[in-house]
Amino acid sequence: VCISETIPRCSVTIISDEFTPNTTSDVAAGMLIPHTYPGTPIYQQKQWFKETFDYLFAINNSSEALSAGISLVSGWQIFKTNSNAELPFWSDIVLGFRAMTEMELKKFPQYRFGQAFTTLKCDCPSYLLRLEKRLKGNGGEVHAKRITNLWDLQNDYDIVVNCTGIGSRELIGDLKIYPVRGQVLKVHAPWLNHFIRDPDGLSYIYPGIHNVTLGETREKDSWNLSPDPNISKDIFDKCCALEPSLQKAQDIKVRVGLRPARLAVRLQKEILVQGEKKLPVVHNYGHGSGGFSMHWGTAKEAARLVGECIATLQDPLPKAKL
Ligand SMILES: Cc1cc2nc3c(=O)[nH]c(=O)nc-3n(C[C@H](O)[C@H](O)[C@H](O)COP(=O)(O)OP(=O)(O)OC[C@H]3O[C@@H](n4cnc5c(N)ncnc54)[C@H](O)[C@@H]3O)c2cc1C
Ligand SMILES: O=C(O)CCC(=O)C(=O)O
Repeated sequence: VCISETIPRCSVTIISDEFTPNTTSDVAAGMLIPHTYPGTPIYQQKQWFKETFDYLFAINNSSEALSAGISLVSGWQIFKTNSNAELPFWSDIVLGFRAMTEMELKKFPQYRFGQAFTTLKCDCPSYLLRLEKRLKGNGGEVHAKRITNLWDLQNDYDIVVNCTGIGSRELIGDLKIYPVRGQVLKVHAPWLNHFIRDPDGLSYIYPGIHNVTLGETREKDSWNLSPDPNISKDIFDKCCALEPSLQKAQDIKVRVGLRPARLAVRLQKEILVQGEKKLPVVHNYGHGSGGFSMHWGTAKEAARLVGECIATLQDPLPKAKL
């Protein structure tokens, strides 16, 4: 969508073996709370987050907020000791970031310290559908197909943009990307409107427009997409301990996704060469636990790299095909 809007002379085709509601992005809680990529400079992460936050905040302030699934949500990040509660790099981008008051902390008797703020949340399937509609509205095409070799695209497209997430491990053999399995529950509890996040206890409660996401697990190198009932019970019990009214939650659904983890997001141009043939590729994958938090910022950078590829195509076509 970002490429089709910033470089209108490109024709864009999305090729993917799975679409919403069957992607990792559909499982995500969709909270704009970044995780740090140790291999990406902080100033860069801050810029991607700010661009994403500003973009979604504008949607939230429009009549499209509901259909796009974008809501503002206020709440608390809580800690049992002060020692892990550093000021995050994104504290001046979310709204009203501050230490919790003693009165607020009374809601969580086991916790000593906390941070209160307001951020944005995506209802991911609604948001993904909106993106697909916008792409098609801009003349883009969507094809369902598994790609096993990027060279298979060379005859039909001038530039390939690789956004295959964890699929990049197999597709391009990037062994630096690995799965971090996450199991969450999506429940109906419409009376909840504050989020609660205990990062050390791996628990979160994230109310959105259509459901509340309860989490979480982080299992490095696990490719298992089957839900584990014991984990579901553990998540539910931990979340009820934080928010006892959840005992009355209904319509509990379990979802599992594989976070595409990497030391750094790979946002880079690469020119593949096979004899006389060249294939410009722009990689944009490895967003780990922060794909929603960073998506628009990283998309803007990918679109800029596509612009550079177009400029270096030997015989620029009147309309480049991606
Ligand atoms: C439980 C959980 C909770 C999360 N919560 C949050 C959150 O609150 N906030 C946040 O910012 N992030 C969150 N994340 C992280 C976020 O979900 C990911 O960073 C994001 O979804 C990655 O998006 P992606 O488009 O790179 O990958 P995907 O959503 O996996 O999309 C990749 C696409 O590429 C396709 N594909 C892959 N390989 C091929 C191939 N060979 N041929 C054709 N198509 C292919 C796939 O079918 C898929 O459609 C969460 C993740 C999990 C698992
Ligand atoms: O970490 C969070 O609190 C947001 C959810 C998330 O990013 C995840 O589960 O990967």
